[in-house]
Amino acid sequence: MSERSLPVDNPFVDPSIHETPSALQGEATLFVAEDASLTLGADSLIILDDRFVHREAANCCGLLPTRSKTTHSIPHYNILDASLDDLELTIQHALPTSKTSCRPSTISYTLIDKSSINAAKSWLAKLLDLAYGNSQRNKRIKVLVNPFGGQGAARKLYASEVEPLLRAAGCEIDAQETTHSGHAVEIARQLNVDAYDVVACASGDGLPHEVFNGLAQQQKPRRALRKVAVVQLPCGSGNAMSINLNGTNSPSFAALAIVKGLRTPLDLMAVTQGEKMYWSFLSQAVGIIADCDLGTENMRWMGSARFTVGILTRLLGKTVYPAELAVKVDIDDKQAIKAAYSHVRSQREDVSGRREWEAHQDLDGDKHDSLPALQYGSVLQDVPSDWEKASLPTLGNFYCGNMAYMSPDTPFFAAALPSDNHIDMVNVDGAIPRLKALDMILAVEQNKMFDMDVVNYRKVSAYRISPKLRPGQKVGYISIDGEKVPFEPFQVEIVGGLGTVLSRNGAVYEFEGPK
Ligand SMILES: Nc1ncnc2c1ncn2[C@@H]1O[C@H](COP(=O)(O)OP(=O)(O)OP(=O)(O)O)[C@@H](O)[C@H]1O
Repeated sequence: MSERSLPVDNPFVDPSIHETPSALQGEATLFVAEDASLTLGADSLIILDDRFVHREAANCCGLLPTRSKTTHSIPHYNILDASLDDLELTIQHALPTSKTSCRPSTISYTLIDKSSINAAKSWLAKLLDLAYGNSQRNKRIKVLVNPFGGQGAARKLYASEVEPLLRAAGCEIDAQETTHSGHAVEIARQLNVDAYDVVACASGDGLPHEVFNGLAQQQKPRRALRKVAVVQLPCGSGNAMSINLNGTNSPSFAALAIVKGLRTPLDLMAVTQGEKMYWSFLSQAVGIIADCDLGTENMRWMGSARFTVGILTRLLGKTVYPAELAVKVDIDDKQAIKAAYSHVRSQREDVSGRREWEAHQDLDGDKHDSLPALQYGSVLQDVPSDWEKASLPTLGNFYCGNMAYMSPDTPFFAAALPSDNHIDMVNVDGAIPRLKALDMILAVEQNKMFDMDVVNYRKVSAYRISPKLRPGQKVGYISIDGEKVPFEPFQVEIVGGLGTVLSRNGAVYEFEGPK
């Protein structure tokens, strides 16, 4: 993905208000020296300091937005922490150093004299209120670093891009490297959920998948999943979680988004396959996507082009992936899906204001301890009689998702919402004309795929798919949250708001939705 919009605006403040809030009039400005003042604006901290004139040359490539030679502003969103130690006032903030990176930076002033200490204390409290809005300060974070994530880059990215920002924000950090596949499941299963607010995965999407599953194996799983927010510090090769929730693939901007993140319920999808049961937070793929993701290992030398080449050769060859499908359909009309999406989006501001409070409610008490019983049982039971059944001998792409972006620039599930209690299901026939198939690839990036007549887009609450090998096919692939699972029938059902994440706006993904 080309780097998405930088989070330099303040998501906590109504953008229609451009004046200093009236409650702060008169108290909004703190004089910190004879020639310097700090003013709380509606969306940023404004620093008026004659000494900036002389410092101009040292202003880190002009990256501090400048109003005049003596005035600088820092978005409240970028303020990490602020403190007063005797007369010494210190403000930590995230300073963008490029479109893809920011680093902590410090501003400090010595107050004129002791008489201004009380005013400074209440001014600092207001600054932190504006900086954090409904977000929790000084989060206690269990960090898990996958040393092999992102082809080995995760460890270095975490140390250089992420940790300094978390520390500058006063977060409590307990970092640990995973030593083997499945280690994050074990850590999350045993985690003392009262000691942490967040589990942050410096990894791709594989570790968050494991953490959700580990929390679901705690003795009080529902409480664990509600208490601890699972987040991603994008350091892997697939970073869909961060792109969707925070609009960025950059580890440092994601760290800032987590510092400022709002607790957001996330639907989880219960998967049963054979005797196994586990949780998926992102996607399930059968057909061309799974085949290109998992069946092109022999083309790894091509790098990221491997996926595109894989898709093109299969589309041009009209490759099909036969399957039997049974679905509990909720909404199958595209206009109705758009209307439902717009409704949630329009309520976004109400919702994001309430989330923090709601998410902390009812953490204790028996009814929140255990996982809800699955409504539709497992793949080993009969398919419920009211599900729609179809035989799909020429299925091309079967893809189900819970988030909009599946990778940078591919908002495959335009109408996906974090907690609407639906799985977004897309299926496309493999026998459609080649030109249409190629159009579809381009349409994904331009957010035009949703409306294409060859694309069957539905909101569903459960389904079962039984994939078959086509004549001559030796190996079949199924991908769940990007990881390979056995090529066997599986059943999925949605469990509304079971998981908790942090997101930038507390209500919807960082995507415009279906056009
Ligand atoms: N120390 C380790 N050694 C080997 N595997 C590990 C280790 N720690 C975690 N893993 C596994 O690595 C897998 C992929 O992790 P992750 O998604 O974080 O990285 P990634 O760079 O996106 O990787 P991939 O491209 O393989 O999906 C996870 O399923 C996890 O089980």
